[in-house]
Order: sequence, then structure tokens, then C-alpha cells
Amino acid sequence: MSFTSSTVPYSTISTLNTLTLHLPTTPPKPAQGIWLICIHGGAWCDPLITSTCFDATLKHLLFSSSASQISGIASLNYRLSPYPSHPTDPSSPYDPARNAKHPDHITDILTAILFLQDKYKFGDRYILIGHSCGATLAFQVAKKRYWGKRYESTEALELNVEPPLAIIGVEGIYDLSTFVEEYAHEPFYRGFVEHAFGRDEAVWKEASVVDVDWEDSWTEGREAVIVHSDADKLVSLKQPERMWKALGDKGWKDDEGAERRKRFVKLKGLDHDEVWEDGKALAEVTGEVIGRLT
Ligand SMILES: N[C@@H](CC(=O)c1ccccc1NC=O)C(=O)O
Repeated sequence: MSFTSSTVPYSTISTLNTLTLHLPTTPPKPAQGIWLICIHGGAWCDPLITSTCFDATLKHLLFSSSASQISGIASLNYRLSPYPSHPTDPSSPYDPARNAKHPDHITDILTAILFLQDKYKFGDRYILIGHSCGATLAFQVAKKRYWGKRYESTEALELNVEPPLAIIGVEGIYDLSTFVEEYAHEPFYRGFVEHAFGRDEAVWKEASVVDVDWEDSWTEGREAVIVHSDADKLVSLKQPERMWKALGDKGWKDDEGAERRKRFVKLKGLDHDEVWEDGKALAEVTGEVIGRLT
């Protein structure tokens, strides 16, 4: 299978509103193939973690037997929150790419998906994979809401993105309040959550993706996969365990035949970023999901 890659802007709002596309030279029939859309992490603010962080995963995936089922892959960049103390690339208060505040990040993600759905007409035939805060953003796509009273409805929400068939959350953050509480001894954590979401915990709750009534917003959702390593030193197993329980409470079941299936893949020995730096396990999990959906 051969793929051609290119980087394209999906909006002119900032220099970070781009996506990297990988398109097969001989695509499968649309009804048989599936798209994969990737959302990077980096605490909503790290300029060094970008769409390219999925390159190792994609390389493994494109050399696997699943490659022939892939209609297209897009890895998204999006506006970041301020990081004025970054050691090598501090943000400037005048850079529209580095001063995002919730819901800007999710608005960008929705704008990018809509751009792809308009252009390639794949509807809900796609898988969203997100790492760390990218996992939050992936489930926010399926939560599909107006982010509380204080926010106006956004154009992307009005235009109505179709949510994916499956979401893979990797080393994810799912509940902002318990996350900040768990790491109360590390001021950096509260710092980046406040840079991205402000100080109002009611906003954190609206933005979190636990305890969601998925029946309302994600009717066609078939599979939620939670991938987490037992050696992640930045995000412990408490977040995925919280999400796992929340999915179960809303009727997601861990059986093969379930209409809404949840799966927990526990990786061994890899630290937070090593999971994508290595990419083998992620390619394997993604290949399995592709196999089940095609
Ligand atoms: N790479 C970031 C740190 C980071 O991404 C992070 C740190 C702690 C917990 C979660 C993190 N990322 C989640 O998206 C930095 O170097 O500032």
C-alpha cells in the first residue's frame, strides 16, 4: 500500500490550524474503508508536541495488513493555550496560535473534522485517536455540546460534525477536577488546566468527558477504547479507571458482541510520551479497531 502525504490548512485563524493528510494511492471502496483522525497531546500548550507525534504509529500501521482498509488519515494541529515559561519556545501574548482558551481547542478540532467530512464525505466512518489532552478532545467531539451557559454556540457546533464510530483514548485525561486534585502537589498541573480552561470549576465539569449521557450525543458510537500504560509517570491509571467506570455506568459493556463496546488495553512499561514515540502498541490497537469496523 502506498500513501501520499501533505499538510493543508483547515482554517486561516492561526498558523497552527493545519492538518497532515495521508491518502492511499489506491483507496478501498468508501463503504468498506475507514478514516483515522489523530489528536496530539501536550497539555493544551506544549509547542513541541504536534501532529507529527503519531508518525511512528502511522508508520507501523501503514506497513500492516490494516493499511488496505484505510480510506485516509489526518493528524490535526490546533491552537494552543499560553506557555510563557516554556524553556525553548515561550508563547507571545500576540500570537493567535498560542493564546487559545476553551472552547477554542475543541472548536478547532471540530472545524478540522468538518473540513474533512465536507471534502471526503466519510460521515461517521472514522476512528478518532487522541493522546493525553488529545483524548479529552476526542471524547469532547462525541459529547458535542455548547460548553455551558457562558459560551456562545460556535460555528463548528452549529455546522454539526458527525461523531466517529470509535474513539481510542491514549494516556488520557477525562475528568479535570479529579486530575488536578490528584496532582495537587505539582503546581504545573493546575497551571496548565487553568491556562486552558480558566479557574471556574463549573467550566472544568462541562469540559470533562466522564458521566456523559452518550445516548444523546453519540448515538452511533460503537466502541470506546481506553489505552493506558502502567508506567505513565505524568497521568496515572486513576484517570482511565475513572473513565472506564463512567462508561460502564452509561451502559458500555466489555463484551465482544455488545452494541456499545468498551475495551481497556493496559500497556506495560512505557512512560507517557513513550507510548507514541514507540507507536507499535498503538498501531496494533488501531489495527484491531479498524478490523472490527470494516
Ligand atoms: N509535554 C508537556 C507536559 C505534558 O504534556 C503533560 C504533563 C503532565 C500531565 C499531562 C501532560 N500532557 C497532557 O496532554 C510539557 O513539557 O510541558
